[in-house]
Amino acid sequence: MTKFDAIIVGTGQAGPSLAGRLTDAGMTVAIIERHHVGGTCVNTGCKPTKTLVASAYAAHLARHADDYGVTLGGGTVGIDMKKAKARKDAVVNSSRNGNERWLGSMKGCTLLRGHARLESARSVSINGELITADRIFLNVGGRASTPDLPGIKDIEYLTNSTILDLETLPKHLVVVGGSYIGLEFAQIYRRFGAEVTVVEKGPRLIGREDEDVSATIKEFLEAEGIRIRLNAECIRFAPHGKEIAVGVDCTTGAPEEMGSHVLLAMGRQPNTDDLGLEKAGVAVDARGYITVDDQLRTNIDGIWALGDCNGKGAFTHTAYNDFEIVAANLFDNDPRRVSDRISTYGLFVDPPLGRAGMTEAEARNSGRRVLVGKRLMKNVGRAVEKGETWGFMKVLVDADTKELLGAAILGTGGDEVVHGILDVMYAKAPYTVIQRAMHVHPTVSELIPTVLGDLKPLA
Ligand SMILES: Cc1cc2nc3c(=O)[nH]c(=O)nc-3n(C[C@H](O)[C@H](O)[C@H](O)COP(=O)(O)OP(=O)(O)OC[C@H]3O[C@@H](n4cnc5c(N)ncnc54)[C@H](O)[C@@H]3O)c2cc1C
Ligand SMILES: NC(=O)c1ccc[n+]([C@@H]2O[C@H](COP(=O)([O-])OP(=O)(O)OC[C@H]3O[C@@H](n4cnc5c(N)ncnc54)[C@H](O)[C@@H]3O)[C@@H](O)[C@H]2O)c1
Repeated sequence: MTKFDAIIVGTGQAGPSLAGRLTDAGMTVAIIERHHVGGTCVNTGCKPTKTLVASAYAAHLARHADDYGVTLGGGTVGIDMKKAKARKDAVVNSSRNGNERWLGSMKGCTLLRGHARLESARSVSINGELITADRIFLNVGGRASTPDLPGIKDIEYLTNSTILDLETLPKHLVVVGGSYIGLEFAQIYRRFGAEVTVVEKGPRLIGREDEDVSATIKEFLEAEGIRIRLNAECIRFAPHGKEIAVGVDCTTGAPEEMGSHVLLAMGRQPNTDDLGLEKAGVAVDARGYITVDDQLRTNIDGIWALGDCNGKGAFTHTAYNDFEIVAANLFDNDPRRVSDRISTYGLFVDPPLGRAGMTEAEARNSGRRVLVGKRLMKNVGRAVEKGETWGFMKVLVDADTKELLGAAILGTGGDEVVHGILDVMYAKAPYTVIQRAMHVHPTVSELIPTVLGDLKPLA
């Protein structure tokens, strides 16, 4: 039995940084990984998808080259899937290797490869060995949910992980789930040249967003030729020659979609079912997420849970922020909390969505007097110049306190532009600070003061 000062399970977005702080403080740390170092974001999430989004964008621009007065010598635009995959693999491998080198450079850090299971509140088994520590940090992340739908065992389906191995273009990709993961892949593969159908059981795409966001994204995805089936719950699968029949329960349209490939993008589940949590007495909620307090302590003294597995966030930046919160409380005498953070994220379809704070629905339900400013991207000079005019900018403020409540920037550069608003929200400054700021011309951000100068009561 080997004793360490700390054990970290998982090398995702919190674990390695935490290992850095713990070893800097002179502690011995065992960090355990059963698959690839770097976890979901590096290997099967953000990095590979955003690299493919870039290839898809290049294909899209090339197809529209003529609109910009650019000639491509008469050839048709095609995609070399092997090359696009190789580019993606190079980005992923460089990041994964960088993470491995970083862990290897930490004095006092031991990277152990294998599946970890808690045996008690102070011990973990790995490859038949038992290791112990007084502090255990769980950073085990999550994986794609693959519900036991009828026929699912009879077909080969793809998830966000396995679709990344494709080296040939699917003829017709049926994406089950019209939310963050499904829509990013749908647009990537459509731009690569595949026929794409999205089957979404809800009445609109990305149901957590405002209706205008869902409607505009639907419009521009359909304009690219993606078929979207709403109110269409996927209920069964069956092999059909070389194709796969996807049975849908819907009020309109055909009861079946016939695809060459099926991607399941129906949500995620935490990797907590085979972690031995019950042996240590660590509590989970009804969906298997580890229950934590505002500073990420579990119900068991000496055990923390960080990242996707605690259900407090589902993004790389929330996992990393979890590391910052735990480190600040352990080492810096700084009582940082999860409740200090403002919700923010992107959806990397093109044009992207940048979100901060409340949605319009949340602002309406907050009981405040809310003002809203909105401007279509076709009225933003920079968007017109780039020929990328889909979308809008929407900002919500409190009429009484002048606080910025939230923003949805759906349009070219929206994923970057939203940070100007987010930072002022963190500064707790009134919206008038941005309204009076002089911004660079010509940018998308320069129109945010204009939006704030034209606020109206939220209907
Ligand atoms: C397709 C896709 C695209 C995404 N795009 C974005 C994006 O653009 N922006 C964004 O912010 N977020 C994005 N996300 C979400 C983001 O990837 C996750 O929120 C983030 O990776 C969570 O980090 P984590 O540290 O909690 O866990 P993970 O990164 O999942 O790491 C957990 C690690 O623990 C290991 N592990 C689990 N159980 C054990 C065990 N018992 N023993 C040993 N090791 C174990 C796993 O192998 C894994 O390596 C995306 C996700 C997906 C699926
Ligand atoms: N840009 C980003 O930051 C990014 C990108 C991808 C994923 N992620 C993270 O991953 C998480 C999971 O994403 P996701 O898109 O898989 O899950 P999700 O939970 O956001 O969406 C799942 C979708 O599948 C639909 N669905 C469920 N069952 C269905 C059925 N039987 N038939 C048809 N539709 C069905 C749901 O109605 C929902 O719209 C996100 O919450 C996000 O945090 C982030």
